[in-house]
Amino acid sequence: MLKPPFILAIAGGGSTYTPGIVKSLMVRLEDFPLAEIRLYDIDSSRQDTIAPVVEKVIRDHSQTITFTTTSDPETAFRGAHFVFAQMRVGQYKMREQDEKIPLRHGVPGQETCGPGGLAYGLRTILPMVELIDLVEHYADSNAWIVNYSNPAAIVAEGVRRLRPQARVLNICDMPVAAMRNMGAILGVDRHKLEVDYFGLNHFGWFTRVMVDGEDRLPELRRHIAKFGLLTEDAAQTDPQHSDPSWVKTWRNIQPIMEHFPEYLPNPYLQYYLMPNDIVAHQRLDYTRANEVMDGREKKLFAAAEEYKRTGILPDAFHVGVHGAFIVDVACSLAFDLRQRHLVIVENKGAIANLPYDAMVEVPTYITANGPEPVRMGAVPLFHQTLLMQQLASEQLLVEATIEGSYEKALQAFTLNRTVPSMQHAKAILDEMIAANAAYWPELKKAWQDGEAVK
Ligand SMILES: NC(=O)c1ccc[n+]([C@@H]2O[C@H](COP(=O)([O-])OP(=O)(O)OC[C@H]3O[C@@H](n4cnc5c(N)ncnc54)[C@H](O)[C@@H]3O)[C@@H](O)[C@H]2O)c1
Ligand SMILES: O=P(O)(O)OC[C@H]1O[C@H](O[C@H]2[C@H](O)[C@@H](O)[C@@H](O)O[C@@H]2CO)[C@H](O)[C@@H](O)[C@@H]1O
Ligand SMILES: [Mn+2]
Repeated sequence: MLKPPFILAIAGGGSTYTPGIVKSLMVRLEDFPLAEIRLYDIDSSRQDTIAPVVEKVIRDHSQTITFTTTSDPETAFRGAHFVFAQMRVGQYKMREQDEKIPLRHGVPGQETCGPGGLAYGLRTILPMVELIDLVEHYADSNAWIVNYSNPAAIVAEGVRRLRPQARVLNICDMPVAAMRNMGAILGVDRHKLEVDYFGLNHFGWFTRVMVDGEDRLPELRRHIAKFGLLTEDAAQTDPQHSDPSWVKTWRNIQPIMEHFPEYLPNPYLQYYLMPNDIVAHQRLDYTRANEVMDGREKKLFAAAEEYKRTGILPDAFHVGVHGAFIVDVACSLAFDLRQRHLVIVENKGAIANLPYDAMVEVPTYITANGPEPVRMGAVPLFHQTLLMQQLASEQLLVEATIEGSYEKALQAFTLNRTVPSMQHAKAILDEMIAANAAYWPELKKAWQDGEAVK
């Protein structure tokens, strides 16, 4: 087992989430003792802008933790016990392209869903593998990488194919954010909820919401029928979620459950089940990337500037379930706590009628050796079919990345439920190839004019 106090490296140190995660670590130092925090980023100027804020958060709680910022992998990972990964390959400028290119073709523009998610996957799989290799080379041989880097479903599948033995745990804060909202609606602390859930990342359903042995899903259904998965004070629980796009996302649980009331969907199913409505409400000139750059990012940079000028750190970053969840997961890995958390894991029969090796999102018990999935049984035909189509789209995207195959990328885009036709898929893919020239592996055509390319 890994011995505390731990050396933790954060890859994507310049992320807007870094101060919030570090704050979560600081309030949990007794549970997760730390000797060092190292920020690692390929964009040292972005990381250096944020670093003084992070250092201040640390120093408000500890004078002994060593703090380092670096773009050198050896300095970052030498002897590390944990690496939290939160890289955005291509940064917000490429997120903007991921959202705007599909939207120009009448297809939802989103960070991790639809063509945007596939494009982000093509950018991220190989850098993620590179990170794994660096960590394996320099870090403690039992080190864990806990990965938030999106698109988590595709990254998880890429890692399973390319580095099957790696100690990487892929996680997403969306289920726990949904549970926070459920708890607020039910008047119960989210930690008191025990949920059953099946699916892929950003593509799944809650089937039971247990509190003290009672399933409270019927009560949630009644609330959702009026308000969606949102309380009136949601903006206070998570300021980010007062942004119009997030309010709409949580409210859209209502129409989905109006049609399919049995299970409570992951909010991102809105992009697959009601793409026309999404497109009608998205703006070509101002997508979520713009909202984030003008909101979360701007606020953090302004706070860093003010701190530099005045020595006073404004309350400018969000400490919510995002930071709390990654620390919970790390504690369970570090001390073999066997806590029950929803994470992304190889299926191994947990969802009986999905492939054994699919990377699914289900409840797991997190041990020092990784997550043990809980059996969710067989899922209904409707959900199984939706899942199989999405899984195929994501798996083909991974194969396209590994093989450099244009045809497989086109198949991945065509199979995605957000994309209405092969012509849409091709037009979007071709524009994305041009936009991602600096990031994607080269995609070669095996066939041209009906003939195999020699
Ligand atoms: N899994 C989840 O549920 C979840 C939740 C929230 C955010 N995220 C993800 O967390 C990441 C960070 O989000 P953000 O909005 O703060 O982005 P951000 O752009 O503010 O930060 C990401 C950082 O990653 C750095 N980076 C890019 N490529 C890198 C590489 N190869 N090695 C090291 N660093 C690299 C960038 O320079 C940037 O500083 C994104 O991938 C986002 O999608 C995931
Ligand atoms: O549009 P963004 O950058 O604000 O968010 C995209 C991410 O959305 C989800 O994470 C939410 C989470 O649900 C919420 O509770 C809070 O912690 O904020 C997060 C960021 O908004 C999703 O799970 C991520 O994968 C997305 O990257
Ligand atoms: Mn997520």
